Amino acid sequence: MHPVTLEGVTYSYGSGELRRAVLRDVSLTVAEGEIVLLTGPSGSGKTTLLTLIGALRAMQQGSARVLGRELQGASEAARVALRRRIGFIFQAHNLLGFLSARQNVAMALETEAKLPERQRLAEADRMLAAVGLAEHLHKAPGQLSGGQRQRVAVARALVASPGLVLADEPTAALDKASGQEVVRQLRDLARSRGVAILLVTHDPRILDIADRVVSMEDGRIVSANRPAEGPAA
Ligand SMILES: Nc1ncnc2c1ncn2[C@@H]1O[C@H](COP(=O)(O)OP(=O)(O)OP(=O)(O)O)[C@@H](O)[C@H]1O
Repeated sequence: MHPVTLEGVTYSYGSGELRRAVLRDVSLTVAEGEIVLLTGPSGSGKTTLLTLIGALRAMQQGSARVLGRELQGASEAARVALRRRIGFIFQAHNLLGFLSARQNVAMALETEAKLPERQRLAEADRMLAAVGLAEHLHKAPGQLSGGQRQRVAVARALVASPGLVLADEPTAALDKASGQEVVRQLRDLARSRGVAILLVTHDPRILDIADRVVSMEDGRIVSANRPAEGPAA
């Protein structure tokens, strides 16, 4: 079964005369280990779709099966449980400034089965080494570059072995080289673990890293293609 299967998802904000559909009949699947980039003009509904899949808001119409769970009609408790199995990465990395890199990553393991702190920190260190930050375990986010901070966010999203990673504009604040490096690392780690990634981006510089690029316009999916021909990324 695919980590994400959406069928006929329609979603509106507002009520009465102000009610407006921002997603219209969206169907989409993301396979295990696949990285799908979601792109499209501002306001086309990308973030709304990501928050529905992430169980951060309740469904209205349609069906969304995420990591084996149907979200249509799911209780708040079921959504909270599902969120724990998803890794989230945001534009503003959302790291805690007063914690070190390893403490920020280890935090993602706190909701998991009661691992002793030593073990959580050891797993955080392993994950940080995998994103090339073995030398920076004890630094606070403020002592790291933008790209390094986002790599900490990647480590944090992956450390609890999620089945799915959802990322919203993770490279927006980065220069080209660091943006590509962050997404490449995310892709390689996810692929080797069979984790699916859905990544919202305006950043044309990272499109060739995807297995598939899905474009949205006005709440609909208008195309879903392999990225432009070129050297395999
Ligand atoms: N909480 C909300 N209440 C009302 N309208 C909203 C809300 N959130 C988003 N919208 C509207 O829904 C539409 C889709 O927004 P969404 O953020 O999903 O688009 P997006 O494609 O992610 O845009 P961007 O690329 O600018 O982040 C926009 O017109 C936005 O103004």
